Amino acid sequence: MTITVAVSGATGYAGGEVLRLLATHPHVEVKTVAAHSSAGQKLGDLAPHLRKYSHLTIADTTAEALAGHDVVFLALPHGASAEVAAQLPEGTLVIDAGADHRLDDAEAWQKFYGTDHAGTWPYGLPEFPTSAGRKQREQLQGVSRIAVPGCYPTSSILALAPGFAAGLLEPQDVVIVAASGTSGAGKSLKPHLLSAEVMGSMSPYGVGGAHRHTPEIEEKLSAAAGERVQISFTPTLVPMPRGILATCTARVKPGVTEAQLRDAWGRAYEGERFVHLLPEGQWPSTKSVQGSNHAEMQLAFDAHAGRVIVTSVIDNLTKGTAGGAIQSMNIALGLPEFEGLEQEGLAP
Ligand SMILES: NC(=O)C1=CN([C@@H]2O[C@H](COP(=O)(O)OP(=O)(O)OC[C@H]3O[C@@H](n4cnc5c(N)ncnc54)[C@H](OP(=O)(O)O)[C@@H]3O)[C@@H](O)[C@H]2O)C=CC1
Ligand SMILES: CC(=O)N[C@@H](CCC(=O)OP(=O)(O)O)C(=O)O
Repeated sequence: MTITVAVSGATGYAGGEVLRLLATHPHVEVKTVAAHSSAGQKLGDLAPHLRKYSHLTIADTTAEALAGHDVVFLALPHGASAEVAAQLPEGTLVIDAGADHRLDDAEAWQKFYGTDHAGTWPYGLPEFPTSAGRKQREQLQGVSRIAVPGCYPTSSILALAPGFAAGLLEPQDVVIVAASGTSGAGKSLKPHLLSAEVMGSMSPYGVGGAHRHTPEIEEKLSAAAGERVQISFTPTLVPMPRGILATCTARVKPGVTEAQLRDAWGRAYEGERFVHLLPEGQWPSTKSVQGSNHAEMQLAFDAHAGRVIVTSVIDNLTKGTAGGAIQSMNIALGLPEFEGLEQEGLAP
């Protein structure tokens, strides 16, 4: 079986990562790469590491250019994907790496993105424990539209959802502080991302509930908890190209023990190929998941503060975007989940 694919946003960080992973997918043939300002150039001139696709000429992103493929990946700036996606046939599997179709709540969309809400698609986070014993992958089988989560939400939701799904955590007073590598911001020039600003330094941004991933994390954790979860989320920038380390803490319900916590997380991810609770005493680091579709986490019970602390790591471009997108594609099409995703992380 050969699945024909178009990747739009192919010259960006997320689209480039989709192509890097698809190059090893046994059932995929990439027929079209598309973007915008770089249309007309050869992909190899802009992304020389993508040797398999270097001969492809970049098309402009139009419904015509993307039509006629089994699967279309959209890795475009926020707001750019909804219009083109709406023109693609129902029979095409469309996977949006951007935010346009992630949120259920149209008001929250309007508040954080400032435009009209384009609608909600199934959320591409297969291992998300939506409630005790259920996983989001059940919602992805056979679908034709998938919204890939943001990178901070991927690491934060995976870190906390087991405790909410098992009813062990208080829904208020959840605190998430996450550090991201700079590729999370995309390839376009931004003054706060000049190397002189970033190298050898670490700084927060989007502080005070202002970051647009706040409603995304709250919505999905609320779905797992079956009640409204409120979070305080602070992102920080660290001088590395890739990776997210999210430290997530929540108050535990009265009487909850450390053994119950370990058991809930252990059961949630038991048998998962890409999401791992590390053995007790091992703490995760971003390097070991770099370039891979794995998420790793560890938890501790701080009895003094009455809180669970979960630290999780992902590669923002792999599990946090392109890997999650391809894993979701595999599920939607009935392929083995791991195809194209067998890369291990790095060491040292
Ligand atoms: N970077 C990350 O870690 C993550 C990114 N995402 C999401 O993925 C999407 C892409 O992000 P990222 O790769 O970082 O961004 P980049 O800025 O690196 O790339 C953007 C891509 O979109 C193309 N593009 C820009 N404007 C338009 C337009 N109007 N119409 C069509 N194509 C356009 C660009 O093409 P050209 O250069 O030819 O103009 C380029 O290929 C975003 O929605 C982002 O939020 C999600 C999770 C993580
Ligand atoms: C370091 C950095 O700037 N990260 C990005 C998040 C990247 C991501 O997940 O993207 P989307 O939700 O935009 O798809 C940010 O904070 O805006």
